Amino acid sequence: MALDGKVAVVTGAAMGIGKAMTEILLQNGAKVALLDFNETAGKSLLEALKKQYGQEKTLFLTCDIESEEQTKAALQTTRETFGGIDIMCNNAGILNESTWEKTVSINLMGVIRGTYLALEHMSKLNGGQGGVIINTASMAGLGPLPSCPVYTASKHGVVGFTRAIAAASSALGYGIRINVLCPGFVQTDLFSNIPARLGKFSLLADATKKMAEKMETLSVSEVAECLLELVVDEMKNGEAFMVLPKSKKYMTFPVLL
Ligand SMILES: NC(=O)C1=CN([C@@H]2O[C@H](COP(=O)(O)OP(=O)(O)OC[C@H]3O[C@@H](n4cnc5c(N)ncnc54)[C@H](O)[C@@H]3O)[C@@H](O)[C@H]2O)C=CC1
Ligand SMILES: CCCCC/C=C\C=C\C(=O)C/C=C\C/C=C\CCCC(=O)O
Repeated sequence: MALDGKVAVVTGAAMGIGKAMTEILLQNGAKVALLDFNETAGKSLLEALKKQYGQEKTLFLTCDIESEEQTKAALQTTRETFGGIDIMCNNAGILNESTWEKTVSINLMGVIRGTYLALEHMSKLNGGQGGVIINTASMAGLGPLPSCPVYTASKHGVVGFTRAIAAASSALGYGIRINVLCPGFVQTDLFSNIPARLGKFSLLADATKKMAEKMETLSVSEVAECLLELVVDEMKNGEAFMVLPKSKKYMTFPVLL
């Protein structure tokens, strides 16, 4: 898919990986609606992006993806402003093993909500133009991160949901490719200040830190490059793309049928 003139939505766009996704989409000619519940960071980023890419290329919408009403309204406003939605990046996520229900609600339910609401605008069965949806999981969606069992569960959920909805999209003719990104450790706020968010698993913080040192960390722009690959490559549907500092790999899974 060529990005010039296409319309993208990025959740969790104000900081970290979402910010880098927003930037790479803009650099390649897309218009981007930035959704985030951090209004201060979102508006400040919007101001900078408007200076760099022009007034008409971006939009910031305060949106908590836990809220069906806010997410629905944000996608509607994006469509009314830019004329449609071609690319949906369900990226917002948290890591907090103490408030574990919220971790599931944002990381898994938020991705499902964002996908279903985007399909209403994008699916060819609803008169949409088709397009591509990219969900952000983690390498913890492919294997266990012992200090973060609920985060791990939420990310395994994102991988499973994405692969199944991608197969459904293909079988039902939605005209939408749906893929999932699975990065290792990335230098962002989520990665820093972690021990306080591990709850009863804080004793495993040192072991996790050692794991991160051994695996080495990614920059946000390395992850954004992989997002771009999944967006532009028309052959990619239902893929789980593992991203590590020295290797990238499309995962293979057991064939069940
Ligand atoms: N940093 C890392 O090591 C890795 C992160 N990931 C995933 O990447 C995604 C982005 O994470 P980072 O950029 O690292 O985190 P971050 O904390 O730097 O940025 C997350 C952004 O999402 C927003 N956000 C959080 N909850 C939200 C909600 N309910 N509604 C709207 N916006 C919300 C925050 O305000 C923030 O702007 C997450 O899904 C995370 O699980 C995956 C692998 C590794
Ligand atoms: C296959 C094994 C799973 C490996 C998971 C790898 C990376 C996942 C990263 C994330 O999704 C989230 C980022 C941080 C994890 C949590 C703790 C890091 C603690 C670092 C520290 O204490 O300094």
